[in-house]
Amino acid sequence: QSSPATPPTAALSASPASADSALYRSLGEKAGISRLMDDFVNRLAADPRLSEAFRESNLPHLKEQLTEQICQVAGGPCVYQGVDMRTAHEDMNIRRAQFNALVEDLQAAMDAQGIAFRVQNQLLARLAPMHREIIAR
Ligand code: HEM
Repeated sequence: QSSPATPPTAALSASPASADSALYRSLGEKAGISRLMDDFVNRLAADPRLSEAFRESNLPHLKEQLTEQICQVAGGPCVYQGVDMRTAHEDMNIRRAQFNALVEDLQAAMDAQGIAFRVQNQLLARLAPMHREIIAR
C-alpha cells in the first residue's frame, strides 16, 4: 500500500512568513497589531532620541506599513507590499543607539498593550536580524 500523495494545497499554504500563526494570534491578530503600531509610532515621534528622525514622516502611512509588515512577520495572513528595509532606511545614517531606542519604545508599547513578556521576546527575535539592513555602516 503506497502512502497518499501530498495534497496539492500543501504547497499553496506554505507561504514563507506564515509557517505558524501562533505569534500573530498572541498579538491579537490584525486589530491588536494595528493598536500596537499606533501606540508604538506615537512613542517614536515623542521620543527625544528619535523625534528628529521622524520629524518629516507621514505617521499614518508608517503605522499602516508597519501593521502590514508585523502582521506578516508574526505569521499572519498579510503581505507587506512596501519597500524593503535597506531601501526604506538608506541615507538616514541610522546608528545602533537609535535602533536600540526604537526597540525600547516597542517594548514599552507592548507592555502598555498587556502583551506577555514571552510573546514580546518572540516578536523582538523576528525583528532583530533586520538591524543588518537598517543600521548604517
Ligand atoms: C526593526 C526595526 C525597524 C523596522 C521593522 C522598521 C520598519 C519600517 C517600515 C515598514 C517603514 C515604511 C517603509 C515604507 O514607506 O514603505 C519604515 C520607514 C521609516 N523608518 Fe523604519 N524600521 C525600523 C527601524 C528604524 C529606525 C531605528 C529608524 C530611525 C531612527 C527608522 C526610521 C524610519 C523613517 C524615518 C521612515 C520613513 C517614514 C515615513 O516617512 O513614512 N526606522 N520603517
